[in-house]
Amino acid sequence: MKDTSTEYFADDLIIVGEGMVDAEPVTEHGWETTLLLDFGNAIAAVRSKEDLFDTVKLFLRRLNILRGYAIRMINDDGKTMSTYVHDRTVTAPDDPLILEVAKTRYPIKDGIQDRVLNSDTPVFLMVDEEIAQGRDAGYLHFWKSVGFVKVAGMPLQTASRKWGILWLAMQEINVPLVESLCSLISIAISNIKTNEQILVLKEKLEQENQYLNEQLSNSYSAEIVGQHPAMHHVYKLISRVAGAPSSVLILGETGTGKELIARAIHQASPRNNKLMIKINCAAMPANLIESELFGHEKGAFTGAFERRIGKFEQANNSTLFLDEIGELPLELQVKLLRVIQEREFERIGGKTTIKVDVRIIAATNRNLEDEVEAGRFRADLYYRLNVFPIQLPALRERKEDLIPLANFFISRYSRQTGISVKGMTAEVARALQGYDWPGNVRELEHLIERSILLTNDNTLTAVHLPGIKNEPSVQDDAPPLTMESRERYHIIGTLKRCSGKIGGEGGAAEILDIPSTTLHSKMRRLKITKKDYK
Ligand SMILES: Nc1ncnc2c1ncn2[C@@H]1O[C@H](COP(=O)(O)OP(=O)(O)OP(=O)(O)O)[C@@H](O)[C@H]1O
Repeated sequence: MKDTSTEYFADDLIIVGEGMVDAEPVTEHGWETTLLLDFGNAIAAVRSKEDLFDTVKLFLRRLNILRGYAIRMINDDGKTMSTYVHDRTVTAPDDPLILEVAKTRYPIKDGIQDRVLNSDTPVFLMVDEEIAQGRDAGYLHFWKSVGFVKVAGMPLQTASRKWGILWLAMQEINVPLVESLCSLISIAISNIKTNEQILVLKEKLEQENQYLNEQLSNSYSAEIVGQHPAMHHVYKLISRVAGAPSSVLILGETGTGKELIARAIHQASPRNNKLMIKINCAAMPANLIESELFGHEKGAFTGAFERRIGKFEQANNSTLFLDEIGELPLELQVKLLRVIQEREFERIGGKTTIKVDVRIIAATNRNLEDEVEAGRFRADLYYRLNVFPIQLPALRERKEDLIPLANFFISRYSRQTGISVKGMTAEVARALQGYDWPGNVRELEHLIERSILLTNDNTLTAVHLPGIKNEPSVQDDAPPLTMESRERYHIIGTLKRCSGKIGGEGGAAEILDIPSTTLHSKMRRLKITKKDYK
């Protein structure tokens, strides 16, 4: 028996068709509260339209004598509404009328939907009356065809906006209860929409990321110049090892391209969706490298004001490039060996063991076997790292690559500086071929960069090689380059060629034939800092 006297029901009872089962007696607040609590819990877990459909289906069916329901949402155009979720039990799922209603965008201002949206309380409709008044919306006809006589529409809204309408066809309606359900559904819809936006953004970011990665990997392979058989052998080794997690040891003189090859391996590996992390083992004292590699906890030592995440943690699921591994202090070699073997470590001052999946690529210009023999490098670490060695040839051993490399750098620096240089004279090419290139590709790169800055022509007519007196000459129609900027370029170029060494044998001061104190004061005056030549 239904209890129509109860305060929980509105005066307007909605009678929808015949043959209805009577409502469950609602005599206590308890039933309502339980339903609301259950619904609230279920709705909190709703993340998608499908979840909402399942939850609404489950709970609305617990309402008394429900004939049918639908949620219609305001479309992005702000002018029309479409079915979002609807009761699929009202007709056969392939009923042409329900399919039509489900896909049609009905104008909001049809005298029905706008009426509900502008109301804060449920709006009750007599279907026949609406049709008799000339309202012609397809959904009205659908309601009539399935025998809905009266329906109630409730606005779905959160503080920030109106979302749509919940339509209910039921025999009786408990207004406060349904209003509470509407509030919960509105929150769920707002969450779903936010979630959808996040997913769209995430997908967009992933696509951009993939695009950037492709660009990066293409740019790395496009950046390696070399057709000498020794370089082809290197390419073959890269393609063999890239896909595996094995450690790689890249050997070669300074400036032969060890870092470039490390990046190419990383880019060709499945870890290429994360950045390769690099650490230069020669650049810092032992205690700093330890903290760089493993990180430290706050207060681990004097000056450790904050917790710091080390390179190993940063490189989790990626590649850690240990440059100049031959310079790593012995005490740290033991710790490195442990991480490579056990894939775990602790931050300095930390008690928790951190597990990582890091692929190691190490590089050195030292002969590690000699270092092991001399007791400066641990044999066990050497064997661990030497799983897959790649030896890079010195530039002097692949002279046929010299001119293609020089042309590659000419076009790179011509582009970067905006100084149009197309190539070099035969004389310059001969000079390049005749030189021994102790600084390898890096030395060639710096030489070309400097020569481009000094040239007045669109062809390189002169290069300054150590021991060869053929400074580029300044022509009468030279572009307006001041003495000061010429001097600056010249000093930076020389410093680059000396790998930043200022004084002493082979230093920039010696090559420029001035005392190193003079060079220092010139550098101060011309505001030349390390970042200009390193
Ligand atoms: N085959 C190559 N093609 C194009 N550029 C190259 C090639 N080899 C090296 N380079 C360039 O030469 C410069 C030095 O290369 P890289 O830093 O990789 O050398 P390295 O062997 O790691 O040097 P170091 O031992 O001093 O750390 C970089 O600018 C790099 O791009």
